[in-house]
Amino acid sequence: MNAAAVHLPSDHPEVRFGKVGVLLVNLGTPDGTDYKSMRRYLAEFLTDKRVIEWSRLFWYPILYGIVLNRRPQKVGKAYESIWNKDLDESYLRTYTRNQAEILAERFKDMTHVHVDWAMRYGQPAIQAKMNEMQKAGCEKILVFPLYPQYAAATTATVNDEAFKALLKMRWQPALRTVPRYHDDPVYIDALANSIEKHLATLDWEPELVITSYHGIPMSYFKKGDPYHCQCYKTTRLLRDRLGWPKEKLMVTFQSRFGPEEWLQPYTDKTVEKLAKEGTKRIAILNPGFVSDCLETLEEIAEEAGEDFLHNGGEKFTHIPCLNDSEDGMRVIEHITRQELKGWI
Ligand SMILES: C=CC1=C(C)c2cc3[nH]c(cc4nc(cc5[nH]c(cc1n2)c(C)c5CCC(=O)O)C(CCC(=O)O)=C4C)c(C)c3C=C
Ligand SMILES: [Fe+2]
Ligand SMILES: [Fe+2]
Repeated sequence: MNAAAVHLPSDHPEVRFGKVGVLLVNLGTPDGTDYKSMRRYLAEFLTDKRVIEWSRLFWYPILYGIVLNRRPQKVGKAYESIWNKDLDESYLRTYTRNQAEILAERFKDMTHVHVDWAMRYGQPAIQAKMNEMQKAGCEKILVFPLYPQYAAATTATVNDEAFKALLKMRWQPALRTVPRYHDDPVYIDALANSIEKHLATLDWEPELVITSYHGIPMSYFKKGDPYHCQCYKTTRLLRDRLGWPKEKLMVTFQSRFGPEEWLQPYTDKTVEKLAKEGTKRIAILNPGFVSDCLETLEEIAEEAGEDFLHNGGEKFTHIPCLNDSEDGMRVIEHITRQELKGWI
């Protein structure tokens, strides 16, 4: 039957439908390590109210007067030391793209499932990817913020941005967001495997292993952010899975920013104290980071390692994040399938 016969206008627009989108989202990354790229990235990041909760009246003069003049240069240098030179991009970008490509391959039999990736800050932007998915016919979209432990500064800001994209859409897709998965047995098992595999490559054994999580200001915790408890639970379950005593696996918090008190114990201070008090061999892993990035490769693998050795430690190793490894992809695929139930 032609359009005229059912009284459809002959210029009826093409509207695609019937697909399900999966959007993996990580934090973000600058386009380059130069001053301009770093400044653009940090400006977008540090004007996010979910990240810096201070009043704009107080924060913007500090941000535009001091932070954005000095920090881009300093952080740009740090990025240079961990840049993926082969692809001229950060590893966070490389791993996030790889994760999406591998996940897409695992859904290749379901041709109606469309997998893609985005960054909360920088490119590719969440809103652009959501628009692309909607135009491609995704009536349902699962947004997957790649953070095992929920924090308003990370998970919520990704979700905010995804929901913002719907504001301008005529035919809005249904939206689901992946919740925290800090205690998921597949995630805990993948972390345990990564530790066991890494330690088996060493000719020494650490006296203790530190699980170092990105910190948040104490004030965010006091307002009810569940992040702290979820970090501790991940480590407790990991310890149970490994069959280790309490003292062998500890929790610390890294990457403080600004003058406020953040969650304690601090990673840098703990590493220094351990070395000074006579601990000779440690390992650090970052269970809260799905992919290696500045905060794991530079702050932990480079800086914390140097601090430990400089203060009397003898052996240090950084256990890589799950990244696009088989263990890591098992977690991403498992969580995706679990959250897509009823949709595929
Ligand atoms: C008040 C500021 C910040 C909060 C709160 C915060 C929470 C938070 N961040 C991550 C994960 C990452 N953060 C990364 C870099 C980074 N974080 C902040 C500030 C806060 N983070 C800044 C200013 C920066 C940029 C670098 C710097 O200037 O020091 C990254 C790395 C990104 C990369 O490209 O490599 C990640 C990942 C979590 C999980 C979290 C709360 C739980
Ligand atoms: Fe951060
Ligand atoms: Fe807690």
